[in-house]
Amino acid sequence: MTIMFNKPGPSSTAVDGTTFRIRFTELSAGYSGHPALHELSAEIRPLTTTALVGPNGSGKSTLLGVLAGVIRPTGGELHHAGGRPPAFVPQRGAVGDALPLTVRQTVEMGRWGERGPWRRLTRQDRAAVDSALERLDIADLAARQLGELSGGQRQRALIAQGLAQESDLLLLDEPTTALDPEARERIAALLTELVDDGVTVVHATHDLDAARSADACLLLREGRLVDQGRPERLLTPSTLARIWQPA
Ligand SMILES: Nc1ncnc2c1ncn2[C@@H]1O[C@H](COP(=O)(O)OP(=O)(O)OP(=O)(O)O)[C@@H](O)[C@H]1O
Repeated sequence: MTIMFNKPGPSSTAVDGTTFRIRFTELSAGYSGHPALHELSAEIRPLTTTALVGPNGSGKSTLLGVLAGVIRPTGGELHHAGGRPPAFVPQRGAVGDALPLTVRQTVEMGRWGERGPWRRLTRQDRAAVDSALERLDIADLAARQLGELSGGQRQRALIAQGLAQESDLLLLDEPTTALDPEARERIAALLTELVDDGVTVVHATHDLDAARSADACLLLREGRLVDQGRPERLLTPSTLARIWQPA
């Protein structure tokens, strides 16, 4: 198994000639000897949105975890071309409900990678936090305790924490789950805007509208990559029926 990170640099195809932000070849991963991903090969192009689509248990979260570097592959190759360490927004978030954290403090944790948990935030850190709060439309919730928010508000706080990291690679696990239709549309639009800002976005989703607005989809079933390409080609009723039908 090989994991490679090129030295940091711009991830745009036009600038450095790289045609991928992430490339993986025959990538396998699992939990305590139980395989969850079987020899997946694909490329994530820079400055695109990619949706990971598949039924429950098909391996979407595991693949995101491997791409984020929090799950170690058991085989294959994973290559990150340039860029900063990825910002990863997992499904439930690393922040427990019981912790007495405000929304702002939660988003500020996104700056710990730059600053460490104990150093004072700089003006630049605070600007990144303010911008993330505003982009997720939760600036008015900044002083509220995370534990007293609705599921959708909390989810937006965790996405804001990911944005505050200002990475060029954002990995999101079901970012639109628990959101109402208006918030869902807003997040889908935000993901597209982020690409214009120089970010490559990969998100796992059950929201087919969000998947349809992605540039590319990876279709997973039972830990295998069954197809990949443009959503309009992949997300047809017959393909979706094939993916979701019982084995
Ligand atoms: N922490 C874990 N320990 C053991 N097995 C796990 C763990 N997390 C996931 N799995 C198993 O790995 C497989 C892939 O799970 P994964 O969570 O990646 O799927 P998913 O496509 O993200 O599912 P969902 O849509 O329900 O979130 C499943 O068989 C699951 O039971």
